[in-house]
Amino acid sequence: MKLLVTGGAGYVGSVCAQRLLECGHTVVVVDDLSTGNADAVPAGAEFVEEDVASAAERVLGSGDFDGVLHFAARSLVGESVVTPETYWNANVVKTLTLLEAMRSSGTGRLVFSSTAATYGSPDSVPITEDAPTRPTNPYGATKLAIDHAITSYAVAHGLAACSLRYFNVAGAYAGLGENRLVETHLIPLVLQVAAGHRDEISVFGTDWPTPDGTAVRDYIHIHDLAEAHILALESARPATHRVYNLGTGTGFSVREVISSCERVTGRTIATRDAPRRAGDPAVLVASGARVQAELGWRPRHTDLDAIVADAWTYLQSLGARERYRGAVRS
Ligand SMILES: NC(=O)c1ccc[n+]([C@@H]2O[C@H](COP(=O)([O-])OP(=O)(O)OC[C@H]3O[C@@H](n4cnc5c(N)ncnc54)[C@H](O)[C@@H]3O)[C@@H](O)[C@H]2O)c1
Ligand SMILES: O=c1ccn([C@@H]2O[C@H](COP(=O)(O)OP(=O)(O)O[C@H]3O[C@H](CO)[C@H](O)[C@H](O)[C@H]3O)[C@@H](O)[C@H]2O)c(=O)[nH]1
Repeated sequence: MKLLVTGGAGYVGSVCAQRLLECGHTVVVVDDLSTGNADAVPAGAEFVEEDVASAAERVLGSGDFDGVLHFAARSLVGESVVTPETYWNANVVKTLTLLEAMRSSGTGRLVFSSTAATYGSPDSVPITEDAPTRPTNPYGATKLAIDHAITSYAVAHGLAACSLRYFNVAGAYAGLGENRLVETHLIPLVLQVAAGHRDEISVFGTDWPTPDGTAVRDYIHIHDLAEAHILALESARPATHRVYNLGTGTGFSVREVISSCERVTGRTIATRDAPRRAGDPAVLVASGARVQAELGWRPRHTDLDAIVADAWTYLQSLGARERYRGAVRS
């Protein structure tokens, strides 16, 4: 297939673009590099450095694209609480522009990066796709709004669409991983402490209703996530919008993640107990029942230490290649 990958210079988009190329697809990446890195765009992909909203109509206008994988977004929960207007514009308005460009060009397939944040604080775990969607922050609300828009495009205009609700993505693949200028995600931050780039890791909340008092998340390996995108793309059916949760079904607490990072790196990691972070739920763990039944997908990388080890190898390779973008000892 000929595919547009928006956000293909970012963490998830670059790995998915790489896997799509390995599967023989033709890939055009559109990315404005607002958070991504030009050198993460896989060799073999055509790269258009531009905002998705301004590029969509022109790029798709040739009419010979089979589908879009839409990763481009703002995705920091805390930032979305402080500047929601940025999130409604960047995520919702620009995605509506993309959907219109798909409609006018007759581009039929869409795989969309949705999120566990659409569910908010769940009543029970593991979370199924039928769980109530009550986002606790504007980021989750914008992603949920797009999910609703996609459903109506599928019904009215025949779009073949799939929303993938990722839980916490981690690890690296093919020399591609998390390398953000502003990093907020737990595993890369903890590993930056291990690498000596930061002094300590803050533990946001030690009084959650969990076994050790710290928040629990479901960490999914980026390679497993990319495989789910390929299955979702290939199985998309016209006039149908499917929604799948993507996780491993197992949760790990913040302290368990830090312990894993200590085992993998062989280094002691300094921690500091801190207040809860605004917008955070206590526990997010995915049910994989639907995606396994309908797409035949199941995670293959379920060992947390192995996921962390891939992220650690990647971080060390950045140092060697002097490509590391994060803060040092901040
Ligand atoms: N990383 C996770 O754990 C996680 C979890 C759930 C959902 N997601 C979703 O997955 C997607 C990718 O996340 P990521 O972690 O790779 O983030 P990222 O910031 O690494 O990648 C996003 C990419 O999109 C680009 N971009 C942003 N706005 C753009 C615009 N208007 N036009 C063109 N390019 C634009 C950025 O430059 C960047 O390269 C996002 O939609 C995010 O909401 C991520
Ligand atoms: O310095 C830190 C950073 C994070 N955490 C904690 O570690 C856990 C994981 O935090 P991340 O920031 O790594 O990930 P989130 O769970 O907040 O969010 C991720 O998963 C969500 C869905 O579950 C969204 O999709 C979002 O885009 C994605 O970043 C949370 O309890 C958070 O409070 C800390 O204790 N200290």
